Amino acid sequence: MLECRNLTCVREQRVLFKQLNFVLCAGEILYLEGPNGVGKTSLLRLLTGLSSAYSGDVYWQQEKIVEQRESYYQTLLYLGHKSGVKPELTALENLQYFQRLYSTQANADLFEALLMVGLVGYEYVPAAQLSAGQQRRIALARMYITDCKLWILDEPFTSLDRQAVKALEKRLVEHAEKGGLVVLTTHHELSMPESAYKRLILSAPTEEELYV
Ligand SMILES: Nc1ncnc2c1ncn2[C@@H]1O[C@H](COP(=O)(O)OP(=O)(O)OP(=O)(O)O)[C@@H](O)[C@H]1O
Repeated sequence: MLECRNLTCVREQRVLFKQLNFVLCAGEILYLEGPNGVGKTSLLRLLTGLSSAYSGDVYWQQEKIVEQRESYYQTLLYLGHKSGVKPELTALENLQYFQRLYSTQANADLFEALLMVGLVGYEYVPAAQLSAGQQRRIALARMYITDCKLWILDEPFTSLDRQAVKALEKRLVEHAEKGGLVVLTTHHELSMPESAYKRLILSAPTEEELYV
């Protein structure tokens, strides 16, 4: 279970959001919505522990993430704006690199993962020579080999064509059906049934809430 308790985020003395609370249980997808600059990426970074809240805490399995960083990171797959793909490595080498650094399925089949994201024929091509969408697909192939329970995804659909978006949505639902948790932000309207996810809409603070 992932939980935010009274989370307040301040950047450059401006409040982005105040006293935010939510709970996400096993098997749930949270779709974080809001206009540009409202604080979606900032919230995701708080959930990953990459940045700190002004006040409030993030809990994983009832314990503050700051008090269990090592085990939390073993359970977390984070895909940020920058996909973390190494341009000098091939598609396959990128997955091998990921496999060495992070928690992956014991029988992970890297070729199968590349097949699932439509990169057959590009296994041995350096990422630098691939298109933006293909590089994004390398990053997304991690979702087919990871055994992390919690996925935090910042704009995962960026640069993807319609078919890849559909496949990715299907993957998110499969993960949730197996008891995984997903938090994602996107400006793309999800096509999965509304019953498949929860929405959290971030809105700009009022005039009185703007400063701490
Ligand atoms: N490290 C930082 N230092 C100063 N300001 C920051 C920092 N990170 C974010 N901000 C500011 O916080 C606000 C929210 O940024 P954030 O990236 O969280 O928005 P967002 O909702 O994800 O936007 P978008 O939809 O455009 O991706 C912006 O005004 C941004 O300039």
